[in-house]
Amino acid sequence: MDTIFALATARGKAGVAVVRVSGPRAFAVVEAMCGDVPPPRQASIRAVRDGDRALVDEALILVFAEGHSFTGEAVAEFHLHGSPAIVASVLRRLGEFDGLRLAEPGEFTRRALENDRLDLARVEGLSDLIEAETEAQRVQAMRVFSGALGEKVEAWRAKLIRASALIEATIDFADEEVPEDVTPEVSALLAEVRASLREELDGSQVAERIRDGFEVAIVGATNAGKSTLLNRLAGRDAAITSEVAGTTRDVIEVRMDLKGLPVTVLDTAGLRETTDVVETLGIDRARQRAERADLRVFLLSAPGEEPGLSPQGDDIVVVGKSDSGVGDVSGKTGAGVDGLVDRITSVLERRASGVGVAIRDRHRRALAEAVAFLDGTMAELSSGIETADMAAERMRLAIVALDSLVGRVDVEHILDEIFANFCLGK
Ligand SMILES: Nc1nc2c(c(=O)[nH]1)N(C=O)[C@@H](CNc1ccc(C(=O)N[C@@H](CCC(=O)O)C(=O)O)cc1)CN2
Ligand SMILES: Nc1nc2c(ncn2[C@@H]2O[C@H](COP(=O)(O)OP(=O)(O)OP(=O)(O)O)[C@@H](O)[C@H]2O)c(=O)[nH]1
Repeated sequence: MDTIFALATARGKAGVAVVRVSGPRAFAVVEAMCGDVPPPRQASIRAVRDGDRALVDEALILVFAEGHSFTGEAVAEFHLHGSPAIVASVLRRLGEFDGLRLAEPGEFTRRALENDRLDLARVEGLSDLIEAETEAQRVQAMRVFSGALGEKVEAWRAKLIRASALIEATIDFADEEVPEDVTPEVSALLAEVRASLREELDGSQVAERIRDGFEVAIVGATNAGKSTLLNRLAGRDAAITSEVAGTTRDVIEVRMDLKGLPVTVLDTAGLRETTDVVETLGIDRARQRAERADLRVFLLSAPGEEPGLSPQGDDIVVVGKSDSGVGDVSGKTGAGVDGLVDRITSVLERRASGVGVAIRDRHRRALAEAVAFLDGTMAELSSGIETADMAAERMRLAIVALDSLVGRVDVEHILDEIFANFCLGK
């Protein structure tokens, strides 16, 4: 096994930079560069020297013994002064050792997975955690990284294994005395798990929104002040504004953090009848994007104006340019904009509640597959004892689908567990 190394902190100048080394040669490298290996888990100041014994840095060295580190391998960390030259020098020196090479992206985490320090879902949570830019994204990723999906899978599989065992018992006793009818208990277990899976599936749409951002479209007539409002929300000049009606032609997207929620606000072409070909294309696109968005903010020039697209559900309707007449908001002065942000975020927060731990398409597919196999199980069960083995097989496939969520894929130990937990007494 190669020993891998990489800069663990961001590139560039910084107070401190951490270079991480993981693998069998990690301690030997510290010994060669620092003279000795400090006690594990105890940050220790050492002179770091290059191949000619010249001083590279005075650094904090932190080592973790094999089996007691993030990757599960022996790990050494060099907490260096955050100078690009020091980092370059240490990386160059590390590359000179036999058996050492630069890590590939994600390779430390891959080793943690291979060494069973993390399951697949936790790895996904970790990746989202590092990507998280807003508070809602951090909270969601942290839930998954903490192993919440793995815990759910455990609970589901325990119930399904109990149900499997009951069905297996029915099969085994089928030609002997009439077995106790286990169908009601099996059905109850299946229904419980199915409902819980459905709940997760329902929440997964929103979870994906939290990951990728909600879309909020500003729509309204030309010159209503949509671009000005977008710029006010973004806190910068993202869109061109002008007194010329029909200024915005294409859809302008600005990602922002609205009270912890990741939101992409869309500024769209003003809706009006026009003979301008390019503007007409822009208006078509505006309608399409606005209809697909999670929420629309209709910005009217005057109360009662027909915006040329119908507000639906939670859509917000406000009158603009409140500084120069009757209105709710002014993109120009910022009046009413905090209130508008509150209205937007309260709608999105309401939708974001009830989100579970299935946060990726992969999770959704696995859950949907499991639901389908459970439905198959129920169908086989309802056609009687003759198809009990078919039912058991469907249920095994449902468990395999759920196990794929955490990366557990072999079937043998499912059988082991059935026999460990359920004595058939035969
Ligand atoms: N300097 C530094 N900070 C870091 C990390 C790191 O690798 N290095 N992490 C990296 O992502 C995170 C912390 N994650 C870690 C997870 C497990 C272990 C670890 O050594 N686990 C051992 C020992 C547990 C114990 O005895 O307390 C184990 O699980 O056996 C270390 C860091 C965030 N901060
Ligand atoms: N008094 C006042 N004028 C505003 C306000 N918002 C925008 N305006 C002005 O109204 C004109 C149109 O503003 P835009 O933000 O470009 O309007 P738009 O809705 O994006 O327009 P289109 O791109 O044509 O659809 C500009 O002259 C702005 O300066 C406001 O809150 N108050």
